[in-house]
Amino acid sequence: MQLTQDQAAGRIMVALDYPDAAAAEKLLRELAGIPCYMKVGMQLFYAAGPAFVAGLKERGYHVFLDLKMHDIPNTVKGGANSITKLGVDMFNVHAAGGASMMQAALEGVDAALSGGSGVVRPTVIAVTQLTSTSQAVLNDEIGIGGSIADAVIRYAKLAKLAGLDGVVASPQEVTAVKEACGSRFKTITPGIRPAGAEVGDQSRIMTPRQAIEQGTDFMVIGRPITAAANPRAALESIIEELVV
Ligand SMILES: O=C(O)c1cc(=O)[nH]c(=O)n1[C@@H]1O[C@H](COP(=O)(O)O)[C@@H](O)[C@H]1O
Repeated sequence: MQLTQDQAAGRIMVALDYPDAAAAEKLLRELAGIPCYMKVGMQLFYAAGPAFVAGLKERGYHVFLDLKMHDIPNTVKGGANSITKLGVDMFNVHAAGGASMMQAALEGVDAALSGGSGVVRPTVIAVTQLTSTSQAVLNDEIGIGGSIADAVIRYAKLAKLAGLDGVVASPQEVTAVKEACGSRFKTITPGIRPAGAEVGDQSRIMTPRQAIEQGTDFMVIGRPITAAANPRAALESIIEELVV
């Protein structure tokens, strides 16, 4: 697959895992002009909230709001309704909440759109098995039998049945998810580590190049960029890895 630099940048979701808006703004200044997707997770959202998300949208970024909702259907419906009104491009729920919970998220989206707020329909995806979860943790700690891939595929099929647009999984499961749910069902893959990068708490990893070759739609990358001495150089080198 041959990507231009801008296409490659657009497939990268930078995880803005920072304690406050000032720290995240510093990174945004360093990455200015590179058309990446930006991911706001719970650390930054709980600190900087909707105003920070609005600021990203005003600057033209695509925004993935990663709050991983997992609650009773009625509560998730309300959460999805509020998130949709923020105008984000993508948000997620946990597939482990079940089909009715995922459908409730879509109902919350529909209700927000029918209110005439003028926002676009966000892509709604489900987290399958966290990329920090290893085979041993799944079987021995969480107590779910079978392989990680089996568990991911079960969740992916459930998400598709519920009407969602795709899943979060590791790049190692992209091929199996696409086979089970179709090529248009989106895969969003954290667990990305350039060769030699610190693995940290991730378990199921691949390099950016390997992930794109698996056919991932978007790759979520945090610390390999944000913890680098020169984040812009780190991101540019990942983009180069994707275009060759
Ligand atoms: O939903 C996510 O984005 C997510 C799901 C998952 O299974 N694993 C995972 O790492 N993430 C997020 O992806 C990002 C990965 O960050 P790094 O490990 O620093 O590259 C973090 O913001 C995580 O919250």
